[in-house]
Amino acid sequence: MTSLRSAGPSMDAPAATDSRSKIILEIDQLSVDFGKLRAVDRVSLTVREGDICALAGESGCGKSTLAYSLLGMVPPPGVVSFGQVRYRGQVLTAMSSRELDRLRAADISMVFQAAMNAFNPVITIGKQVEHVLQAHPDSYPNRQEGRDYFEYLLRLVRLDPATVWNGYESRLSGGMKQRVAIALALLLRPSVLVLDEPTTALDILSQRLVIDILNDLHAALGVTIVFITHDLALVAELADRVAVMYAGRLVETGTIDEIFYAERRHPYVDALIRAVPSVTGDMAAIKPIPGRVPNLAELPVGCRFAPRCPLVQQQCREVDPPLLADASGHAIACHVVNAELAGGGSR
Ligand SMILES: Nc1ncnc2c1ncn2[C@@H]1O[C@H](COP(=O)(O)OP(=O)(O)OP(=O)(O)O)[C@@H](O)[C@H]1O
Repeated sequence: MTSLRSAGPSMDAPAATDSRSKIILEIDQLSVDFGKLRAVDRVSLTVREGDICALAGESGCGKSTLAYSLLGMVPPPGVVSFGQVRYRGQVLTAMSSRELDRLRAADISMVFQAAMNAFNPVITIGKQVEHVLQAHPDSYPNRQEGRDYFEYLLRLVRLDPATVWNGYESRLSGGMKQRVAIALALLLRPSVLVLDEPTTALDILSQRLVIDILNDLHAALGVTIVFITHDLALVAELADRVAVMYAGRLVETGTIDEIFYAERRHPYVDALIRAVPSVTGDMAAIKPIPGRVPNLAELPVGCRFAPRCPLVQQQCREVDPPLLADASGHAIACHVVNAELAGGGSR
């Protein structure tokens, strides 16, 4: 029998018994609304220093909106309607735009989904780096140290510094631009790097390279990485923790082992894993998830996954399931799975 408790912002093991690193980001009951549409609904999640954390789920489930809120950058007309995001204990959702600018320069940096289109085509990459250094004169004792650090980053992302520095973005392939964008995002030595779909627009070889590079950067710099993806194969390769979202809600969170190798998991997560060829390894075993993600403006009563769920029971169509965590912090929002676990099922 597994003892389950309500999963609050600190879903990890209690601090007194916890030898893991400090919490760096804390998302506490966060809701983000676009008019009447709630894109993120009371999501709580913690990220610890040095973690590689994946935010996973199908398109439209709220991953990007959640990631933007980590930088205080929810796009208008979106508003944080409830809850907080804290960075090292400071309430980021209450910061002024000046404080947020400072935070985004020095602490939390983001590589956007279309990062490879974000360069200015008429000036060299080196000039663009100079502009960043000029805009943040306090980041390095002198400009040369900033240039040297960028050169070091380019080597880490396996690019030739001289070619990149003097080149224009039109001379770089999509994969190279993505790697330059990652190096640029790390230029001011942030503690947290957020990446939106870091491999989506790339061919398979460039995807492999980006995964290896992110692992290298994590090892060399100790940077905390949060990345968004719909690709569970990428989650398995890169992350050590994962939070799976469905229709604006967090449905399961835990370590890779807890989610990929547990006997019981959320039926949506189970379906996502079965839908990915490189995770199952067997093309014949791939099962697309029937049905569609609900329209966030017309959500079903009860569990949002109920209309697509193979385990659905009457209770699921009436009551929204709470996210319940076991002692290690592995949390699931499913009436059926949690009743089994609480009643003696194993995890
Ligand atoms: N600027 C916006 N204005 C209005 N609605 C928005 C805006 N941005 C996002 N939304 C809505 O919020 C919901 C969540 O979108 P979001 O982009 O966060 O999901 P996602 O999981 O990241 O999807 P994708 O992988 O397709 O980007 C969607 O219903 C979307 O239509």
